[in-house]
Amino acid sequence: MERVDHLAHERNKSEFDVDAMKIVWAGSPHAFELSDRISKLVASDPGFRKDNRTMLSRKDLFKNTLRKAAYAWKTIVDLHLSEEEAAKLRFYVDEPAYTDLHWGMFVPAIKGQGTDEQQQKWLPLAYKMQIIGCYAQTELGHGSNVQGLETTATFDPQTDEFIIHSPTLTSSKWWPGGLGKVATHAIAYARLIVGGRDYGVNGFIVQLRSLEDHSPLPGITVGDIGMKFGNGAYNTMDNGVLQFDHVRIPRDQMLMRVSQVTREGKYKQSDVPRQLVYGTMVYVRQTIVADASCALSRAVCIATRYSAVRRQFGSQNGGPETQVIDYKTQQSRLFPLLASAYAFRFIGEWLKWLYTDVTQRLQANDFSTLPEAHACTAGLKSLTTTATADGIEECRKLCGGHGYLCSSGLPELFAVYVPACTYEGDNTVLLLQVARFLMKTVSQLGVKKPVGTIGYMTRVDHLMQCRCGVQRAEDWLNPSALLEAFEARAARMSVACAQNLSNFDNPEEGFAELSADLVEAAVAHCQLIIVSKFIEKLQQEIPGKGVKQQLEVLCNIYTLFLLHKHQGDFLSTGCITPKHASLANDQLRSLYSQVRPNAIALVDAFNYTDHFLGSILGCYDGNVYPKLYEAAWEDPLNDSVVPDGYHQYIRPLLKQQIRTARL
Ligand SMILES: CCCCCCCCCCCCCCCCCCCCCCCC(=O)SCCNC(=O)CCNC(=O)[C@H](O)C(C)(C)COP(=O)(O)OP(=O)(O)OC[C@H]1O[C@@H](n2cnc3c(N)ncnc32)[C@H](O)[C@@H]1OP(=O)(O)O
Ligand SMILES: Cc1cc2nc3c(=O)[nH]c(=O)nc-3n(C[C@H](O)[C@H](O)[C@H](O)COP(=O)(O)OP(=O)(O)OC[C@H]3O[C@@H](n4cnc5c(N)ncnc54)[C@H](O)[C@@H]3O)c2cc1C
Repeated sequence: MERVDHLAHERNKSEFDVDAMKIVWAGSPHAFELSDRISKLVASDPGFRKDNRTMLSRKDLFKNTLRKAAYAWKTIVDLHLSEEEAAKLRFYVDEPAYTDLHWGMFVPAIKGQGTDEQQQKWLPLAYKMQIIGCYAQTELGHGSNVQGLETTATFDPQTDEFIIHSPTLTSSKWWPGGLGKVATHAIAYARLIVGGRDYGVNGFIVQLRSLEDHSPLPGITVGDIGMKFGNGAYNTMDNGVLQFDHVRIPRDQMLMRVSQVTREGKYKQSDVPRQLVYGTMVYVRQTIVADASCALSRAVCIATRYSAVRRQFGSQNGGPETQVIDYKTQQSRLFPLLASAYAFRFIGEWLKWLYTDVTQRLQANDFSTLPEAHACTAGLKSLTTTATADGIEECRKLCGGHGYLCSSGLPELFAVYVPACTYEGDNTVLLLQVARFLMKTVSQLGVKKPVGTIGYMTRVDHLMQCRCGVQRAEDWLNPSALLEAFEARAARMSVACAQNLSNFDNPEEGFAELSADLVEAAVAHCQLIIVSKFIEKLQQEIPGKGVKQQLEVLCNIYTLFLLHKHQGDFLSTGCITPKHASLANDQLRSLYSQVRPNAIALVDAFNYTDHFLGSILGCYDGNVYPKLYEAAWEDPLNDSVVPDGYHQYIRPLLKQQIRTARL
């Protein structure tokens, strides 16, 4: 049967070269080719089917995930996939699994915190998956406060071992992914106790399960922590609980790059900063930022395609009704999310660059950029995951009632994504880290020159008193006007917090009292980073007919949308006047009209297969209604016309003798 493209008329309207945009989105022609090839490989392989996930019981779901992970690994080995290709395969398989923690945290923790000898011993085993690792940091009683962890690792000089112990219920490890049912090993974070002295938290490699029969080793109690939010969703992951009862491990299983314990029981600190113990978190936060654009773009692709298919009201003379995408309200909710997806894509690319740069510096013992890298990864992780989780939910609402069906793909996408606001650092806690960095920067102005993303603070005197020069709505398209408004807002909010803090005798008390304002200042700073990196991206040459123009429109939408949403900040700090805010809004409306004919092509540029999208509402050909209708009949509830339980619960009700006269 010939396939009809119900969105063809939309695709014909587009004013730019979609294939060129696909390459911009992917990052390079090489990245595009690789991503395209692997996505098709996964989509065409029935072994990676995922449309039944929300219907399965937890046990069946989990077993199916184990099968898929093993099949993925076999595919990787059989096809000799490179690391880059394997990572893409994992991405398109689209199912959280223990392998994420093995590759995404266990391996990086050994690389970042292990000595050369430790890496040589453990990495080959991990690379071949002859051991499977997890990252066991969080406990029942403490997650955010890493210094508050209670698990102990006490050095026994007699046997040259550490004794790993959970002294209280609250010290039970709680949450680590892959721990519950799969991991054979963990990087367990514990307080290092040597000679009766507590040297703070450090990582230890601990074997948990037998490599022969998978049973827990003596002294280990381990299991899954139970069902989580949503059907399917993150329940493919075995987040676990773990207690240690005086478990002994050899001394050389303490990760010793940052600090060491000698055979004689002497504690030694390396030249590297202690904060490198937190290095794995910096790495993962960076990957989470890169992932945000994937999750958001996916939801936006579904909502945009469906908004072009869906019609409500407005029929003239019996003609077709209005496509809901043509309603200005729909546009003002949807297009900023489309723009955010692109903005997050580029900030993810930039952050990857920053992370690579700081890693190279650390290897050369240059630790100068570590505080900025920590602030950027923490702040951008917080900002992008909050906006993405909110954005997915908004996309669900943009799809009306059908968005609530699992077959829209949006409920599961939200349920899988929303814990990103909590894991790898609660988003508020992370913004407070950014705020500390900002307050430190302000307090050192005149002593230490701010550089990098905080470089705008060198012009703080100007930014504290500059006035917005916008006179007409089009003036808001000038990148300098936009940048200056965002810089002035961020600088003024930070300086105001610093001034308020100086009124407190005890700085920590002041920080706690002003923490809500500090979080807002941190948000302003992080939004500035995203805006400035988007603008920088557009200063590069970007090939392809109309591609750069579309990106300029999206950059302006992203920036003016933020200005509109946070106009309270801009107005109260005196960066703009109500007139400027009103002109920004006029300009935003005009930008929505410009993006409208290109909307479908802009989401096509993500190059997502129908398999990956997993959404009837977002299918490429827009043939939504027949597919929804067919899918309904496939629900197990429709296996029989009369439901199970009819004879037990419905029939007696219908046949009951009503004895009460009044009834
Ligand atoms: C299908 C199968 C396919 C198969 C194979 C395929 C293979 C292919 C590859 C696949 C790849 C897969 C990739 C997947 C990616 C991974 C997915 C992960 C999924 C999510 C898992 C989630 C895991 C977790 O959640 S782990 C636990 C995370 N926990 C936290 O984040 C805790 C948050 N708390 C903290 O970070 C800290 O405690 C903090 C910062 C809040 C406070 O710490 P502390 O009290 O010690 O600090 P302060 O006193 O405030 O500060 C001291 C000082 O240190 C600075 N600082 C703090 N943190 C850092 C840091 N991280 N780095 C640098 N510096 C730091 C801080 O700024 C202070 O500095 P000063 O200068 O002294 O002010
Ligand atoms: C799906 C999932 C997977 C996970 N995977 C892993 C894993 O593999 N390994 C692992 O070790 N951990 C894992 N975690 C744990 C995760 O890292 C922690 O849950 C996270 O760091 C948040 O810590 P918490 O739970 O202690 O939150 P809490 O800190 O208890 O947060 C509760 C509330 O208190 C607020 N709050 C806390 N401290 C402050 C403060 N100083 N100032 C102001 N407000 C504050 C927070 O903003 C939040 O609103 C996972 C968690 C989830 C949900």
